[in-house]
Amino acid sequence: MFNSPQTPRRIPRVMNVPGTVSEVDGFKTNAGDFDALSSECCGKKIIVANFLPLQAQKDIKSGRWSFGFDEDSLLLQMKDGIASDTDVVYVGSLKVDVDPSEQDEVSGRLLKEFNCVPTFLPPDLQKYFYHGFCKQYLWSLFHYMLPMFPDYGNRFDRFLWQAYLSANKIFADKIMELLRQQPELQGKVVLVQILNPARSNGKDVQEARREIYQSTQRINDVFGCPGYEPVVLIDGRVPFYEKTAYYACAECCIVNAVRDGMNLVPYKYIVCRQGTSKMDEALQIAAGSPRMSMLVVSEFIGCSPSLSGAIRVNPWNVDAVADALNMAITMPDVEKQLRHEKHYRYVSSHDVAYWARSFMQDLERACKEHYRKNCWGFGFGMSFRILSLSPSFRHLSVGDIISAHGRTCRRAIYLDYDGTVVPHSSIPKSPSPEVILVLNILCRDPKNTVFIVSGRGQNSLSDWFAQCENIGIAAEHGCFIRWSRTSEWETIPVAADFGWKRIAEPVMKLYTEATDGSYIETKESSLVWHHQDAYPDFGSRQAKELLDHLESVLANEPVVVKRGRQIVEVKPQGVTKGLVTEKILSTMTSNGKPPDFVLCIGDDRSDEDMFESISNAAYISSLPVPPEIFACTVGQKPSKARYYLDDTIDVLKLLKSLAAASSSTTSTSHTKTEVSFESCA
Ligand SMILES: O=P(O)(O)OC[C@H]1O[C@H](O[C@H]2O[C@H](CO)[C@@H](O)[C@H](O)[C@H]2O)[C@H](O)[C@@H](O)[C@@H]1O
Repeated sequence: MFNSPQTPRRIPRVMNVPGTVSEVDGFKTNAGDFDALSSECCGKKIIVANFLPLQAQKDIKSGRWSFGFDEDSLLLQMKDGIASDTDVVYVGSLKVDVDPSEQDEVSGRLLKEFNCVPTFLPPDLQKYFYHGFCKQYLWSLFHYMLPMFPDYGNRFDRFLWQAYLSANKIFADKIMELLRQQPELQGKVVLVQILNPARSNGKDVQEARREIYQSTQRINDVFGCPGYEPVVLIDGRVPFYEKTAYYACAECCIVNAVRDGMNLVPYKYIVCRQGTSKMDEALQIAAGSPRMSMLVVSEFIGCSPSLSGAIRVNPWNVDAVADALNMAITMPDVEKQLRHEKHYRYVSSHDVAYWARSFMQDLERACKEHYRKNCWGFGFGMSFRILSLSPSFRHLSVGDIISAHGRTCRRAIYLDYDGTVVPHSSIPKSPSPEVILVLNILCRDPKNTVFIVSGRGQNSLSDWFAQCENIGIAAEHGCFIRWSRTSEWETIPVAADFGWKRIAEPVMKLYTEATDGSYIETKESSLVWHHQDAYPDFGSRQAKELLDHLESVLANEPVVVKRGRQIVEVKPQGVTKGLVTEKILSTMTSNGKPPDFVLCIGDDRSDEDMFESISNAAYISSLPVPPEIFACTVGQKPSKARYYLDDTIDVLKLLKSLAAASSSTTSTSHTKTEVSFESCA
């Protein structure tokens, strides 16, 4: 609002009184931090006041400023009460206005000559902050009076309050600069900033260059002295041999781009620091002497993951970068050597040829399978996808299934519900009369054991299949199993403690609030978050995030978090549709009816467990005769199933043929059944 200088720094620590360090802005402090700060502060005292104890005058003719201590200032006299070996620094404003173009130079002089750090509040800000908020509000309140407002606004003037905050922020920033830009390094550290020629010449490039020049000037004015420039700017192309020399000399290299592909500067730096015998000779380094290097790299650059000895920083966090540089410079030599060895080992063993070799291997591995698969491209633009499927993946033909039906007499048939016997798009979720009829015919054949295996709850499924007396139902992914309408529900033994719901539900609620159209379904053994009605892309993104979130908060609970079609579901560990097929198989076997035909149809991820389980060698070898197995997914997509059917219509067609085959082998109802199909079609 006052165009006051903004600083990108957050204030990480605020020291109140000795022994108390408050935590601000999410930064935790520990004893080590405090020790470091307090020992640093023992030799330095910062006195902060509205005005510096200085007198200032500008010579009108020469335009030169002259400064001197204001001997009458109490602040100055305070110094007499402080131990003489203490470095006393003053922070405050000057009583005169200094043009912004002169402020850097004046700052440099005042710090060097008077140990003073000027705050340079813009004149308006000074007026509103001091004469406005301090005098009108604070002064009255501290004198047990209600604020009086002859010149300024109402009982509370937000504008003045903001001026007060802005002014305090400027003071706080100055203090933090002192607490943090390590005076012992002054005169010893030089930053060589190489500006490689930009590949374009836009306005932004010019602005960035101007800013770099200004910052360099400011830093050098404040911290430089004759013969010492803390920042050396090299603007333009630097020949290879010269760059090699810079890298070889630099004790630390910083590459803190906010993003890049594969910047090789850190690798080159490591190699140069290792040197060669020729370089050793030129630099008069004894052969075999230990090498050291220190890297500070942005966590967002391509080579960052490979440099495990580097100090990684977030380049947007100016404080972290400053700390990292200080750490790099002051680290003990032994550690610098160890880090260098680590880096050099990596760089020298992972050269370009190594990269090319490993890339070729990956490429071959990835393509190996492709040659054995059939590929289809579908979709357009960003939705374009390539689907690669094994050539043995084929449509389940009615002919195949009918001939297998004829050869077998103990058939296990597992059918998923949503997306298999009922289309996902169906508004009534109940099965059509035609489905009920087909299933009833299949169930009537004593050679068939038919199960609906679904993620849906017991109540919905038993209502929907109330007219199917002999159908088996596995509800909630098999947590509850019933062999026929009249038999009792069996429960798969899972952990009885559903305490995890108290953890999962609030998390799901958060995502429900944030995702319009989503909702939570509570089942007996599980919780489901649905996003079918949410905005499609957003819903899917939220689902991915929710899955991660739930997996981390439920890591120690006896549950699994799974994605299904437009859902994220939390269910007890060990409950899968695959387990259902195993359980039914073992019951059939112990009842003297080991299956010789297994048909399993499903469309969703949870159905993959069934496909895996029935195709499993252990499953097959546990049976006296290897069964004919038909694992079939709905829709052409990567699957563990060997067969596919196109959609629910195709599924029903196949089931009808199977039912017709079954009814033809069961004596009485043949004609009646065929008539019924036609009337329902
Ligand atoms: O195993 P299934 O028979 O395929 O059942 C799986 C899930 O079915 C239900 O969700 C599905 O239908 C919802 C509409 O009714 C739809 O919004 C969702 O996208 C589908 O996945 C059921 O609500 C879930 O509990 C089942 O796990």
